[in-house]
Amino acid sequence: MILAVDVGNTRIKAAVFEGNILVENFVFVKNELQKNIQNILKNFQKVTDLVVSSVGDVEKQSFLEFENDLKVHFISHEDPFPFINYYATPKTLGIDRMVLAAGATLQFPNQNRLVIDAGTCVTFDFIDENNNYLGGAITPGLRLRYESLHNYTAKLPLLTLENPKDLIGKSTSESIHSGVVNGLVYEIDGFIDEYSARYSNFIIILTGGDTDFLAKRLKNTIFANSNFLLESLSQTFQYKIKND
Ligand SMILES: Nc1ncnc2c1ncn2[C@@H]1O[C@H](COP(=O)(O)OP(=O)(O)O)[C@@H](O)[C@H]1O
Ligand SMILES: CC(C)(COP(=O)(O)O)[C@@H](O)C(=O)NCCC(=O)O
Ligand SMILES: [K+]
Repeated sequence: MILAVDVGNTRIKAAVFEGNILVENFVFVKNELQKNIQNILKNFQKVTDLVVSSVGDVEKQSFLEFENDLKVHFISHEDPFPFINYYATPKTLGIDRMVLAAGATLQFPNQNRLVIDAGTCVTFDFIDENNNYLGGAITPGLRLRYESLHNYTAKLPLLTLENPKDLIGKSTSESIHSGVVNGLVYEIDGFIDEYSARYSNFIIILTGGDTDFLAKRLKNTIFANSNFLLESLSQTFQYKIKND
């Protein structure tokens, strides 16, 4: 069994895998990392490997503490990946985006793939049918949009995610909800439309903390799976073992 851990900029997501099957998953905050991992390992004593992908600021040492009990692996740019990386700055490409691209390449062979990860940031990653990773886009995520409106103005309140009543906001809060939610939805649909103009056929995978909220609001058909990064992490690790 492996324990896959994805450290994002907002939260830590983890899942126990038996082969390719996700047995159980967990979400927690950074300062509860060790306690949560300890608990998971107590409940799943057959875990032999801890596989970490991190873009957040968690110390490696927090994971290395578990080295006496199991093998600890940090997925890095030096690992083998199942695509050719055409990013101009491959060393600065987020390891989460590389893992997502690996998962998309392995799970959906021989087709163009667009992965959208709606987390702290919303990232777009495109891998063509010949397994060329071409790049994508980075834009603020839903919560970040609400927070930036509040943090960088004098008058705007900090609101939490809510379904906009209408396109036309009739108050400050309705305007913010319409701007943030409708804005991101139109943005994602707009990106998908532009990709469609360039590529006739591609699968779209939506993942991240805002998957469920966004999935039902997009006009385009997407494959929504909030565990896609963790599943991809487990597959990236298996690919690494086979190809290292
Ligand atoms: N309990 C929660 N705490 C924080 N964000 C949440 C929570 N539930 C849903 N979200 C949404 O998840 C998004 C962050 O997604 P997540 O996948 O956790 O990010 P990251 O991978 O960057 O850590 C936020 O935009 C927020 O709207
Ligand atoms: C863009 C990101 C901040 C997204 O992080 P997340 O929203 O998943 O927490 C992360 O992938 C990252 O730090 N990327 C480095 C820059 C790049 O990918 O080019
Ligand atoms: K993201």
